Amino acid sequence: MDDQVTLPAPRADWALFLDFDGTLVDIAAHPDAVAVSPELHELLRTLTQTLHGAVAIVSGRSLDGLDALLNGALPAMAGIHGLERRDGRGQVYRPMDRTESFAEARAALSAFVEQHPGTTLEDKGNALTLHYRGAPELAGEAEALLRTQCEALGEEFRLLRGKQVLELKPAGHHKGTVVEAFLAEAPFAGRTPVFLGDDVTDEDAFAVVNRLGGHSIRVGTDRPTAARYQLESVHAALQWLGSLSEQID
Ligand SMILES: O=P(O)(O)OC[C@H]1O[C@H](O[C@H]2O[C@H](CO)[C@@H](O)[C@H](O)[C@H]2O)[C@H](O)[C@@H](O)[C@@H]1O
Repeated sequence: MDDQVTLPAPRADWALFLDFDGTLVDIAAHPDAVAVSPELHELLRTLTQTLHGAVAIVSGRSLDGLDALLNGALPAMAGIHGLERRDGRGQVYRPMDRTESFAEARAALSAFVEQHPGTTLEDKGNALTLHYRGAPELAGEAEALLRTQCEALGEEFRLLRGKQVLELKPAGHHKGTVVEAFLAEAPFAGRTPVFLGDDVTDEDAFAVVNRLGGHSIRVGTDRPTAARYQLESVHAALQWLGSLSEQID
């Protein structure tokens, strides 16, 4: 992994894919507590202009959750770790609604959260997310619960781990598959993919971008990664992104 000094020289033919939490905004105590500044909205608009629309957010949050935070600043976005996607023209792609499949897991997780202060359930409909940032000592118990629920759901579902968070979602889509879906169509097709992310679920996208000859950039330096470059922090990522348009013009 190279360091920040040797980040790739920005080019007008890039397709830029950006993770959200831990990449564009600092991690906060609660999902609703992240600070999204007007400057971030402006940055996303400027990058989208510079790269002729080839900018997408690729997040674990839902599309609705992202829109609420970003005021629709970007048309192209992927939510729930690649499960749902909105393309550059605003067309939304969602797989079959599995909300009902989660009924039992939803009840079990709700009961857990009620009994364990400091934990939160984020219900995304097609995925269930259990946060334990407010009670990190419950990591083991939470993991055991989610494992049991995932086994009960069967092979069509997966358990994902993130930053003090565990998530149940349908299998078959991840951040790598959704980057490939964007790259198959305008305005992303034919461009060099560049992915910025911080979390374990971003590793799927790093692997795809590396295979396609693009640039993978990890935000954070605290664990091994397949990313070829690194930026130290959200602050460093925002500074670098802020300099791209000037460097490309
Ligand atoms: O793929 P991302 O955009 O990085 O989304 C991953 C998860 O991010 C959110 O949870 C994380 O950020 C929260 C706010 O800073 C923090 O409280 C939590 O501990 C982190 O795990 C989001 O709430 C999840 O839905 C996303 O899957």
